[in-house]
Amino acid sequence: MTKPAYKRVLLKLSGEALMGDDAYGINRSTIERMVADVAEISKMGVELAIVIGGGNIFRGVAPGAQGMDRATADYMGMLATVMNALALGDAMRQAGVVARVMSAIGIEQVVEPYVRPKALQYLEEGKVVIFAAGTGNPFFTTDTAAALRGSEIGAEIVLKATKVDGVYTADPKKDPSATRYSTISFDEAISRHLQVMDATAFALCRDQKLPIKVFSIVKPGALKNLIMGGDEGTLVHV
Ligand SMILES: Nc1ncnc2c1ncn2[C@@H]1O[C@H](COP(=O)(O)OP(=O)(O)O)[C@@H](O)[C@H]1O
Ligand SMILES: O=c1ccn([C@@H]2O[C@H](COP(=O)(O)OP(=O)(O)O)[C@@H](O)[C@H]2O)c(=O)[nH]1
Repeated sequence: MTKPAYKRVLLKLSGEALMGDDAYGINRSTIERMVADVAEISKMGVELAIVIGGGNIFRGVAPGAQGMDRATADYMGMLATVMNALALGDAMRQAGVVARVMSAIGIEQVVEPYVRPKALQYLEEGKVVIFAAGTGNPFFTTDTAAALRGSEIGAEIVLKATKVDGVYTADPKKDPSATRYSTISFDEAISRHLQVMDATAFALCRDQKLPIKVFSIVKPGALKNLIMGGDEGTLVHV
């Protein structure tokens, strides 16, 4: 068997993707499939940290948050990521994967706080670390949290698993003539205002020279293929 292309990765899982075909919340078969994919690569010895989103439950910029104080709405969004992280951690436990949830906001009775050396220790022990509550700050996204935590833990790459299979010339959901890039530089992604990730996340990864792979969360085997160095999704590079 060939060796994985990476030793340590940061996987960003979209909250919205956890809905599967449901209208909101967490779809059981979707989460189980994700966990099976994660279990497979964890067992190959790849050190894996996960940042989970919250868009399936609450988004600070959602219509439901209209009229709310933005920071309050964002804290609700962060709490939504904590719920997803707990669900993901438990699904991992059921699948025989040892996972630890760490939160960026203090909520000690529920999950342990994020402490960087502790997270590094878990990774070295082969445990999957799930980062909850994004960056812990309003006005940010979990994509930025992925860039931040990826930088902090010395990940070789940020893997953004999302509903589309890469970065397109325009939003493929709105423009059917959009074409997919196989690679694109951070500068180009930022200057073209490509919305697949927010500019803060792109800029942080660019400055830290941390590449990003955008790939499909729905395509079976995509995560394993790219971990093995296969051609998958779009590479965003310096
Ligand atoms: N240039 C683009 N290339 C790919 N996807 C894009 C682009 N512009 C906008 N999008 C949209 O961005 C979405 C992914 O970003 P986001 O909604 O933040 O996902 P996530 O929930 O995974 O964080 C895709 O579903 C896609 O419709
Ligand atoms: O560092 C962060 C991360 C998330 N959020 C809030 O949490 C919500 C859910 O996160 P996100 O939209 O990134 O989730 P995803 O797109 O992955 O479902 C966001 O809309 C924000 O309101 C925040 O305020 N700060």
